[in-house]
Amino acid sequence: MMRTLVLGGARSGKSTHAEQLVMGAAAVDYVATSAVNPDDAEWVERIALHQARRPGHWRTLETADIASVLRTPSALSGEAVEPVVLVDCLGVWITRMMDECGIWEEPNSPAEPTSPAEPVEAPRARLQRRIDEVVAAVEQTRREVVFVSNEVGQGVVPAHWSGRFFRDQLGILNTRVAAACERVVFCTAGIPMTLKDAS
Ligand SMILES: Nc1nc2c(ncn2[C@@H]2O[C@H](COP(=O)(O)OP(=O)(O)OP(=O)(O)O)[C@@H](O)[C@H]2O)c(=O)[nH]1
Repeated sequence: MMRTLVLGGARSGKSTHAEQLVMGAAAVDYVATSAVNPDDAEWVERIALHQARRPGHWRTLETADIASVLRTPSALSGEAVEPVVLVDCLGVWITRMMDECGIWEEPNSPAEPTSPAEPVEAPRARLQRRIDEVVAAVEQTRREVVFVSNEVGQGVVPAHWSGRFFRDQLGILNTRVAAACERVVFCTAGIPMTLKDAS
């Protein structure tokens, strides 16, 4: 059993590298965490290109429920061969969770939580629970898995509160997932660099 995290910026080659890592596997469950907005033609086209380059025997699971996939060996497939899981990607997953948890309002004072009745606190707690659930599943999974995630936060500090919140949450999630993974790779300009190899 081997867990790998592949990090990188936009168009860094991280998805391609992750796909190469599992290319030899007899079965692959590709977990697409992005919700498709049919009105966003550019995103739809990106996804179509991804789908076209994937080998025909890979199965695509369109789901944000990463924890269930990691906790369910073979149950989804019923196949004799345990599929390797490829999760693409944690950055998009966090964005989707922020939407689903209703995190879009700037709190009055992020440093000083207001009363539990304040609407902003419940969404944050919900998001935290989902993040903790995924991290626990990563730590406990028996499946071979490759995670793709975005490395953000090396540019300017985002002007908007939600951008800074996203950046911080993803940085923390990447750190926690990296700690649980046997291997961590960072891609830049199409070049993968091994940051950790405890396999
Ligand atoms: N819903 C859905 N999303 C998909 C599918 N295939 C790929 N994606 C998404 O496509 C996104 C990655 O696409 P890109 O933006 O082209 O990759 P990138 O990370 O910018 O580029 P690289 O760093 O070079 O990999 C991920 O969020 C995937 O979840 C699919 O079949 N369905």
